[in-house]
Amino acid sequence: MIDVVAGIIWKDGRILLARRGKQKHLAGKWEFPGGKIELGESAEIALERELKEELSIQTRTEDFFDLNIHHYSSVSIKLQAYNSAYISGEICLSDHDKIEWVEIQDLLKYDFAEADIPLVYKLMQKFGYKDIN
Ligand SMILES: Nc1nc2c([nH]c(=O)n2[C@H]2C[C@H](O)[C@@H](COP(=O)(O)OP(=O)(O)OP(=O)(O)O)O2)c(=O)[nH]1
Repeated sequence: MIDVVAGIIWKDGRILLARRGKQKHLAGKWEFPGGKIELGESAEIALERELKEELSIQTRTEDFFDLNIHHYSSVSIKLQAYNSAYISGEICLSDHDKIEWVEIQDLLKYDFAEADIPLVYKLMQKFGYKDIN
């Protein structure tokens, strides 16, 4: 089981989604950016580090949102999602090939990594989009 942290990064009422690049596991799938937590590292610090490394942005990890354990055929992951505030920096892509700032009601238009789907539904429900299935 690998520990992964992902950021629900907010700016101006929209959330940052990123599409995994061609050489990555789950290439082409959309995700909340983040990465693997290193040994001895807190989830909060890991998230800020990964977002700086992968997107070149400074963020501040805020509250824990939810976690989901998911078993892919090749690996099992424990995905922890945190709300995160965008602070500064121009996004510069390295591991992803596309990003979008998305409104909550548009989240289901994106082909998410499977582990993210329960988190997406929970997020939509939290903001009042209750009639989704
Ligand atoms: N970052 C991130 N990874 C996710 C999400 N959903 C999901 O299934 N994953 C999976 C994909 C990968 O198998 C694993 C995280 O790997 P990663 O490739 O983002 O992490 P990393 O940058 O630390 O890894 P590496 O390529 O440097 O080895 O979790 C998500 O929303 N965000």
